Amino acid sequence: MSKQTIGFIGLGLIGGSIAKALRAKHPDLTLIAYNRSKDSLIEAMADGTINQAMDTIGPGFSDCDIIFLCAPVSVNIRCLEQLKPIIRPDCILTDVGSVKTTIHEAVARLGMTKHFIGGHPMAGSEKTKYSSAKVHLLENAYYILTPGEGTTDEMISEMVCIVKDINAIPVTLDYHEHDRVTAAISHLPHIIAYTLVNLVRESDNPDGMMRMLAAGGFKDITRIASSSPEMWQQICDENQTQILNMLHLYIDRMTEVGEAIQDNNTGKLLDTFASAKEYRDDIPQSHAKSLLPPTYEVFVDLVDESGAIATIATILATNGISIRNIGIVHNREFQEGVLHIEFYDGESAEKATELLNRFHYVIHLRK
Ligand SMILES: NC(=O)C1=CN([C@@H]2O[C@H](COP(=O)(O)OP(=O)(O)OC[C@H]3O[C@@H](n4cnc5c(N)ncnc54)[C@H](O)[C@@H]3O)[C@@H](O)[C@H]2O)C=CC1
Ligand SMILES: O=C(O)C(=O)Cc1ccc(O)cc1
Repeated sequence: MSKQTIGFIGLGLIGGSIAKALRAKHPDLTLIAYNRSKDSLIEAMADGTINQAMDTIGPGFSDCDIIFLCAPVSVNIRCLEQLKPIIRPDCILTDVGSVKTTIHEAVARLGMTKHFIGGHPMAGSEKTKYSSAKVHLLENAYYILTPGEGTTDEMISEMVCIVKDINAIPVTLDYHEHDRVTAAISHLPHIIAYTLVNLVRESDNPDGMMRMLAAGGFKDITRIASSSPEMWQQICDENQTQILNMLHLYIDRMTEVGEAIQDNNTGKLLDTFASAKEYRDDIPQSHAKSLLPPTYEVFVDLVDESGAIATIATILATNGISIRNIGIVHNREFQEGVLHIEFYDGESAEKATELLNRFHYVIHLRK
């Protein structure tokens, strides 16, 4: 990477994770940050992720080669005005916000297009703050880049390089199309999750029976209702048109399903559920699989006794091998069900295979 000093405005889950990943890849970079709450800055100084904490968005940022805007989307837009008089003529400004059109429009209004390239990592979680940031959070995730009217090829190359450095997968997209796509696959699902949780909250009996019995399906589709209200309020504000389009289409679909249930329309219901199932079953578990070298995973036959998973986890942990993900899988490939263990890198996967072989576990290699 040709850039040496990188600034962050907003050092929470996403800003913190990018900073951690860059620090891990390039120990010599100078990373500086400003954040509304000081806790994040104190933590990031203490763990060595950033070199300097800023009190304001001021002249401290004028040495930056790149500045990442990593606050909630409307805040990112407001920061542009403060940055305009202080940034270097060749500074690249980029953001990680979930909405792209309004920030591109603000950049154009302020005459800053030669500085700006939009960005949006398509990964994260319902967690917030620097304390939840992880060096591997964006690994193998698509990272959308939205070049604007003034974005040069050099700026795109620089950002592609940075995205690859944090082990994410760069994809470029027109910013209007970005907002239409994310309204459907991210913004509407969050609104559905929030409103569904509220519906259950309001419908529950005084003993909280719904809350107590809420099981896998409900939890699967409402995990994201634990996301930051401030962040999602701003996303709705900034992507109003596209979200409303998708929301109205969705309300139409819900009305149709309601009518099919009312009319005992078996055919319509079966078609609705079957077409959704077919599309959903076809979405790869990890998008990255088709584009990247294989993920670092091992499949192990599980002995049918209590504590079997804990035993394997302990063997790996005591040998200093970190597990990224662990769980039993049942699919056509492994009819009987096996333990799937995912690691952060190839070296860990190899070490784990060797170790588990030594303990006489049967390891399956994926064909
Ligand atoms: N949470 C997620 O999974 C993803 C979020 N994003 C985008 O990333 C951005 C940041 O989100 P997260 O890191 O998840 O949220 P977060 O809440 O963890 O971090 C946001 C940070 O911005 C700081 N902040 C808020 N207002 C500020 C202000 N006025 N000045 C300076 N700092 C301020 C907060 O103190 C916090 O540290 C948002 O624009 C969001 O749309 C993008 C991809 C995934
Ligand atoms: O937690 C999840 O599953 C998410 O969907 C995280 C997320 C939130 C906002 C984004 O713009 C992108 C990803």
